[in-house]
Amino acid sequence: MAPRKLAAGNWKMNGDLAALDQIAMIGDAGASCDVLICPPAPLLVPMIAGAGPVKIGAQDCHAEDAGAHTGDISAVLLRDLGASHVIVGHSERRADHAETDAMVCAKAAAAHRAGLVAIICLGETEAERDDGRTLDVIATQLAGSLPEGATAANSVIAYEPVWAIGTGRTPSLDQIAEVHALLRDRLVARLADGADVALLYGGSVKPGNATEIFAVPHVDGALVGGASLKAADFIPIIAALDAA
Ligand SMILES: O=C(CO)COP(=O)(O)O
Repeated sequence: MAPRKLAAGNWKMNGDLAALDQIAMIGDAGASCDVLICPPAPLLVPMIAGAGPVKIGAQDCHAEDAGAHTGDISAVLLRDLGASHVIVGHSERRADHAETDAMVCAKAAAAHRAGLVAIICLGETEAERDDGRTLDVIATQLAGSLPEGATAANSVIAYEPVWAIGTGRTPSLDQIAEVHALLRDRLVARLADGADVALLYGGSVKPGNATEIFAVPHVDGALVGGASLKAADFIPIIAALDAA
């Protein structure tokens, strides 16, 4: 087996009911790789209803299956609604909500219990890269964020350098290759099927740079923010992944 290719869109706190037609256009494009959109939570139900071949996922879940947690959403409910994936540990949640590796690990475990694929996000800050600590930071985040019981079927790892998100800046292809090789090594060492875990790159992926990024060894897809909001931008990225 090889990792399944995945083109994933993270809409963050963007999109509305009118954006449902973007999903239909993305579905109509007829990709052979897996295509996933993660809209804001209130859009999950109408999007799942109209998703066609596009998979729909959430941007976060709680670590517990149910309980007194006002405003939070359980992985169990997400699965019940028809979501297939949930992003955990995005750097915006690590920063805005002080999420630690241990919290991200607990959320990923909740996703697995519920039958969701957890997309576990990792990434260094610009200061960490400037200090030469990128590989240490990524290895530590992976070790702390990947729960027991993770497999290639229930887990995807997304490498998203914090300084590349929404900035139009991307690492060099060698820098992406170095981190993805480290992730692959660590996953193979830890999981029986670590060679088959899909590894996504995220951070300013656009139609213009997707082809070269997808040619990097151990890049099995992308987690796309801004360029996933419009089908006209996301469809060429999906096509680049199909062609890789
Ligand atoms: O954070 C991201 C996806 O989760 C990347 O966002 P951009 O593609 O907008 O840089």
